[in-house]
Amino acid sequence: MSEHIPSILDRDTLPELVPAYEKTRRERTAIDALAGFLEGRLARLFRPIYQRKIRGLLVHAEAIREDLGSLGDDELRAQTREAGGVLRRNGLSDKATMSRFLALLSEVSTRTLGLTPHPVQLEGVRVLLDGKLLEMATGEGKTLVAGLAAAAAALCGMRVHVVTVNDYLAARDADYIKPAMDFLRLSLGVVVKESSLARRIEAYACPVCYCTNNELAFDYLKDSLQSQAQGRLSERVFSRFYQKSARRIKGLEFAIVDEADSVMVDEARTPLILSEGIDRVIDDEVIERVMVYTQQLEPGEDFIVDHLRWSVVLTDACQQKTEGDFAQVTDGPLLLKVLRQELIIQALCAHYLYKPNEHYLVRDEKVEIIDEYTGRVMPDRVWSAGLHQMIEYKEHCPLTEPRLTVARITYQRFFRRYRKLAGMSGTVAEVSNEFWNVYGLAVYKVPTHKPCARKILPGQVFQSKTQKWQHLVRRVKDIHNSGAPVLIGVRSVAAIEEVCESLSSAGLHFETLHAANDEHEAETISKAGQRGKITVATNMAGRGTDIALGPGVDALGGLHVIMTERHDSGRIDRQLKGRCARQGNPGSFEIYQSLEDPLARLIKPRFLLNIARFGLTKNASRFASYLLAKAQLKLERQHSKTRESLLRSDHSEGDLLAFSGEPE
Ligand SMILES: Nc1ncnc2c1ncn2[C@@H]1O[C@H](COP(=O)(O)OP(=O)(O)OP(=O)(O)O)[C@@H](O)[C@H]1O
Repeated sequence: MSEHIPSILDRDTLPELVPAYEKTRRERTAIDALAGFLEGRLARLFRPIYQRKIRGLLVHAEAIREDLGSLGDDELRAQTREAGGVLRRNGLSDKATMSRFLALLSEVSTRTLGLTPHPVQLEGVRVLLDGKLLEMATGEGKTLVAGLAAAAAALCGMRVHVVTVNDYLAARDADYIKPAMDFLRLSLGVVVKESSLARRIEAYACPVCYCTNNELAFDYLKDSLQSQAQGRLSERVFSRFYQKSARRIKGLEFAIVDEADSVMVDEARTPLILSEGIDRVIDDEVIERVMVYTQQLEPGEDFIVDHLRWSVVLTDACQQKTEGDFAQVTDGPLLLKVLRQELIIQALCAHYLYKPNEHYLVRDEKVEIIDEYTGRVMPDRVWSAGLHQMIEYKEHCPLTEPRLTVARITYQRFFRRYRKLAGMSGTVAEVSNEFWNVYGLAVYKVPTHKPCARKILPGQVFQSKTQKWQHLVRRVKDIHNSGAPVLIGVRSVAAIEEVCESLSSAGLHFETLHAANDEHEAETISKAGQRGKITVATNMAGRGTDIALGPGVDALGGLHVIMTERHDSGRIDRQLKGRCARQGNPGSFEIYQSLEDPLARLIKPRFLLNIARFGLTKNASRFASYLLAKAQLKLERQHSKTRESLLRSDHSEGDLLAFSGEPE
């Protein structure tokens, strides 16, 4: 069984191809938006009352904590477990027990991890236990908050899944909190890609399990598929075929989603598809024929590449032309007009939209997808509906076999199945409405523990990439000479190569971190904050990575982050910004862009023509920076629409494709 990323051929990512469906979407959007708006207003109205309640609780907790130092370890453990038991019986609104419980947890953290949670962190723990979305600035210690909240919930009798974006973070965060869990005698499970079935079953059965969103949702899909099969087959036949595959997940009780915006918003654009067996319709011959045919089509004349919607639109003339060109076909998918045109669009996407080292890597004659949000390779994930094979054909790799879809779910539907759901992120402001409308999660923002000392330097826009790289090298040289470490954030592996070439030719030494060399990730990150270090990284270094400053770096102004291009989503840019000036440390940030960056494709050509003619003056550069920010906003809105329509189609096709039963 393998896991698929749907291609643009999948109906839900291309709503414009389905006009009737579009109409339903618009009708429902108005009603939903109104309901969501009213609910959201009500939640906002009660926020100050909730805030007062929680802060009062913390004052009590702080007072209690001072007396806990004299408790022996056994006594501390017994009292913490007992307080959890009382809350389980009385509910989380028992104020006196809750204050004591938070104070006890804080003491456990001090003794086992050497970290005394700041008041804002305890506030965060309480907010998570209430099933809300916690907005806490980058670097403020969310890992500790999630760990303590998970321990607290487990002591209150809930089975908790702490969900994070990648295997590295799942394993690292579980390791981080393990001493506290061991102290409280709570078993801790970790599920990563390599985990065997037996390990998964064991880990999910633990009171607290750290896992990635991907593994969790696919395990859930596999369980659901299995329980469907169980429903269809007689007990005897079922046990013969499925005896080795016991159910993995014991129930969806409480999920705490770290980097919630990435998991529940960004990744929600892509439904998860489980596939099995071979799709015999789109065979190698069809792939070859369509790929060769589309090579002779002319951009602009036969088709238009739409970067905003990430699709290709065939012109009327081209549609007529294909009729004639394929008139001789007597069987197969190319016989049917609709399927033929979709395959042609797919092939054009393979040729013109998907780029090596940006969207995928070619390694050992295999095409591996790069996750655009995390910058990581997603091994074993493939695009569906023949797109993967088309890209393999384009890259001269042996063609793999297209698979048939057997089950599908979106993150929106999956996470809503939990009895209780909470999340955390440093960057949720722009998507707070979406969280409320889709997941019913209200956002609660906590202040920073210490004032933020980040310096934002004025950015610059250049006419060409070459100018941008030249300026970058000059700037990096200056900072490097001062001794401060620099982190250069780039968007793709392809861009890393360009930066590296420029830095190398200037005689600068640097480390790189990207999808193709992620095995050294921990080592690279651990050195990135040392004196004189230069690190070039894709957005792999953007989330969850804590870059510790080396000795003496504080006095040099801390870590300096340079972003070399805007991402499609502003939140990802802010994550990169959040690598510097953490926990009250010094640090600075600046951004360099060029009018050859992918986002510039969304700027009106007239402006670009004028710039080409008259050059980029200081004022024009400022205006270009504004236009690039606006283009990013436009893309964000487009992605939000895609997610909205995906959720709707998921509802309408739910009975057919996704599974509604819980694997219990
Ligand atoms: N109460 C505390 N006292 C001292 N140090 C702390 C405390 N809480 C967390 N830290 C430290 O702060 C650093 C940042 O923590 P962490 O990586 O959890 O932040 P984060 O909010 O998850 O950041 P990001 O949003 O970038 O993922 C870590 O080195 C962590 O050990």
